[in-house]
Amino acid sequence: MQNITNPRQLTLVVLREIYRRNVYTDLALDLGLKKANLVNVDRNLATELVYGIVRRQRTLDALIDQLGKKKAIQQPPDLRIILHIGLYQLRYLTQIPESAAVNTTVDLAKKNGFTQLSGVVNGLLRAYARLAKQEDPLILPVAPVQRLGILYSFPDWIIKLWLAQFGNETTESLCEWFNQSPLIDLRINPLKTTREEVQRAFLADGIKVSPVAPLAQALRLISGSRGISNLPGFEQGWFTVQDSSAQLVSHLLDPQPGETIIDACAAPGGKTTHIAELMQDKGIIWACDRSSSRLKKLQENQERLNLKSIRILAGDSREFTQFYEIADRVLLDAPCSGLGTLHKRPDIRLFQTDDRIQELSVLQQELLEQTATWVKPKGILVYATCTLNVIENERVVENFLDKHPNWTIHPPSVDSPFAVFATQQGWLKVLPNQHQMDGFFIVKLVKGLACDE
Ligand SMILES: C[S@@+](CC[C@H](N)C(=O)[O-])C[C@H]1O[C@@H](n2cnc3c(N)ncnc32)[C@H](O)[C@@H]1O
Repeated sequence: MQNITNPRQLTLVVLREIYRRNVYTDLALDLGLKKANLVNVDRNLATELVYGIVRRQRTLDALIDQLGKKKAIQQPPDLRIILHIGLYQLRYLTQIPESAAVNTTVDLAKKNGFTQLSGVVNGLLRAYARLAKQEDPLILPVAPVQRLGILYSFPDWIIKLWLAQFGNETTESLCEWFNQSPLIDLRINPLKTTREEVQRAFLADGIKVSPVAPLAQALRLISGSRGISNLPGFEQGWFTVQDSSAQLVSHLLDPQPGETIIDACAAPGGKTTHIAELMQDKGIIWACDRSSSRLKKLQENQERLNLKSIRILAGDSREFTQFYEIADRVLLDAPCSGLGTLHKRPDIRLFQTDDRIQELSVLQQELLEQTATWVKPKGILVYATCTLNVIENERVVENFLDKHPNWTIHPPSVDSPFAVFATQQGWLKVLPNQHQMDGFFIVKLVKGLACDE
C-alpha cells in the first residue's frame, strides 16, 4: 500500500481487506490511509468511496445484475469492486463528471489485471450513464421488504425488523438517514473548560460548531473540521468525541460526587470518562470490560483527560460477584447489534445476522441479571443499547422486571429536558430520523428496599 497515490486504487485495496478478511471499515481505511501517500482531497475521496460503497453494496450489486451479462456474485471479486467504484461515482457523487468516473474506472480495471474485461467495464458504466439520463436505471421489485432493501441497500432482516416495529414511513426515513455521512459531536469536559470557550477557540481557527439541545456539554461540528486530534484543545483534554445520544446516557445515570459507580461494559470509556467528569472526578468508578485491547483505549482516554477516579477491571462482568450491593449506580451499556449507528459502522449491514442477535439478547439478559446484584437497595441501574431492536431493548427489560418485581422504571419527570425522548412505558428512545442523533434505547431502573434474590 506504501506507494499508492491514487484514491480509487486505495479504495479497491481497502474494500478487498473488508470483504475478504471481515475487517471493520474504519480500521481498514485508517490503516490504508496511513500507508498510502494521498493529498487531502484524495484522502477525502477515498473515504467517501469506501464508506459509501460498503453502505450501498446491495444497490450496486442489483445494478450489476441488471446491466451486466454476469450477475454481481459471478464476477471476479476484484472486478465486482471495480464496478462498484464506477457505479458509485456515477450514481451518488455529483462532483465527479461522468467521463471521469468511467475513464478512471476503466483504467483501474486495466491496472489490476482486467485489461481484457475493460471493455465490459466501459460498456456497463456507459449503459448506466445513458439510462440515467431518462430515469433511474435501478429496477425495483414490488415486494416491500426487497424494494426497500435494494433501494436503500439494507439486508432484508433489518427491513423486516423495522417494518414490524415502526411501519413503512419511519423505516424508509431511517434508511435514508443511515445512508448519509455521519455527524460528529463532541462532549466538552467541564473540568477543563466551558462549551462557550471551546466554541470561541474553534471559531478563531475557522471551525464552525453548534450546541446540541438538550445536552449541556454537546457541540456538533458543522464545517471546517480536520482530524480530531488536530482540533484546538484536544491534547489538553477539552473534549471527547461522543455522539449526543451517548452523552444522554450518563446524564440519565446522574452520578453524584463521592458515589461508587460501576460501568459494566465500559471500554473504550466514552461513558466512563463522562461519568467521572459529572462527578467532578470525586468518588470511585469501576470500569469493567472483557476486552483488554478496548480497555487500553479507555486507559489512554482517562490519561488524556487527566481523570483519577477510574479503576479498570478486565474480565466477564457476568462473573464479578465481588461487587454485591456496593454500587450507588450501575451502568450497563450492553454489547448490541448497533442498529442505531449504521451510518458510522456500515459493515454492520454486511456482517451482523439475525442469529447473532438472538445470542446477543441472551448475553444482555445475563449481564442485566448479574449487574443488578451490584446495586445497593434504593440504588439505580441504567440499561442502554445503541440499537433499534425490541428483542435487545424492550424485551430484555420486560423479562427482567417480570422476574424482579422490586425493581421499577424511573421515567424522566415531565419538566426534565430529556422528557422529549421518553415513551409511555418510561424508557427513552432516540430515533435518528426524528432527533438527529444516533439511535439509542435507555432505561433507568430503581431497586426496591427488599433484596429480591
Ligand atoms: C457498547 S460497547 C461499550 C461502550 C462504552 N460503554 C463506551 O461508552 O465507550 C459494549 C462493550 O461490552 C463489552 N462486553 C461484551 N461482553 C461483555 C461481558 N460479558 N463482560 C464485560 N464486557 C463485555 C465489549 O467488549 C464492549 O466493549
